Amino acid sequence: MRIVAVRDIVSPIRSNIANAYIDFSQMTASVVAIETDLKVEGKAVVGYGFNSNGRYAQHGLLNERFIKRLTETKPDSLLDGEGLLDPGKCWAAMMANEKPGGHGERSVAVGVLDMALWDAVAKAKRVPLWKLLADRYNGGQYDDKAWVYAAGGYYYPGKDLEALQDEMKHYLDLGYSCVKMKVGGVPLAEDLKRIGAVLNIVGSAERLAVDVNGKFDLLTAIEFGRAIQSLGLRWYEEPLDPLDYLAHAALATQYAPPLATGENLFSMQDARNLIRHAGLRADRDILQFDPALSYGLVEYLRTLEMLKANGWSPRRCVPHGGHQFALNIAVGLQCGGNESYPQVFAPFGGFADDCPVADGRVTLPETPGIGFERKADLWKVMREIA
Ligand SMILES: O=C([O-])CC(=O)C(=O)O
Ligand SMILES: [Mg+2]
Repeated sequence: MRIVAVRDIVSPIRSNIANAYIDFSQMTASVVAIETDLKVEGKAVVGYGFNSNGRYAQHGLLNERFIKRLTETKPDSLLDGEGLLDPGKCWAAMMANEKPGGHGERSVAVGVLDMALWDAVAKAKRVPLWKLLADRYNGGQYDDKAWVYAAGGYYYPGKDLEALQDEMKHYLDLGYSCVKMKVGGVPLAEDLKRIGAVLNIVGSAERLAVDVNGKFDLLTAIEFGRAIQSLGLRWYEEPLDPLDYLAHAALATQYAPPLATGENLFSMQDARNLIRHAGLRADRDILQFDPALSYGLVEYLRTLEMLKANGWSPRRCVPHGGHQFALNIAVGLQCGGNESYPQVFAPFGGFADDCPVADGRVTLPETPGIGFERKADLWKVMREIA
């Protein structure tokens, strides 16, 4: 199995939504296709990948460094014992001459390629990625379904409480039982009204999480935490700057219910610092490292190992990004579930068209690879690259 070409495009995912920290008016994503010479049922195997929202397309880094290294490395040295591409060896080739630390956005570029490599390898083995992962790394064990929640509740111009409630009703109608909304972008009193309006729709506070996107300083995070503490919300997400571990540790002494964070930590080492220094609690807090943004699954496997060594179960992990890659990982490695974006970040958010959500859970298709071919809007974009 050899790589014959790697192509990338920059795909716009702009919209008029905003969280407390950024708007998405200029958002883009990289999409890549890795073409190989291996034929399955007469057709060349092609693996696809993309980066999730929140970080921009990585055309420059991909072409100047990572695609170049991948395609200029001796092809045989990238293979496993079966003669298939070995994502671990590809990872090492891509990361040659990269210093440790300062992960920046190269982790996004590598993550996009890593996703495509895993898609290609699973297709070469003619199995869905979740099954490949269960067999290789999880003693053959996998979950039949993944718990998923609908992330939305963004701010956008003219959106009133009724529009927010309609959005949440729509998620419940789609089969979700838990939703997430943005907070921290308006004064506390206004956010409390928004939270109350959504609670009226979802019924129980356990079915609602709130996301600050790293906007608060410690005192504001504590004040907001005091205001929501007694509600019993599912989790309080990214209240603080993602790299300020000491502030998290301080907040954890003041806010007892579940905290969630990690979507902006892009390496095993950053995740380890969070576990070591942020005072998070392995019995309740949620870790949201997104494999598509953080050097891919090769690195995510290292992160899961690190978590186990520190007494954290993979069940505490619910990745950011709402993509099929993390959904396969959640099922095949038995994590806690996955995010979903039923209404934003199309066509990259959402899962296979013929696997609807029911009771807040989703099954995965048996299609070889990650399953992009079963999601029509996304497949339309990918098909045109290779
Ligand atoms: O609004 C964003 O940047 C996305 C986000 O935080 C999430 O999905 O948790
Ligand atoms: Mg978030």
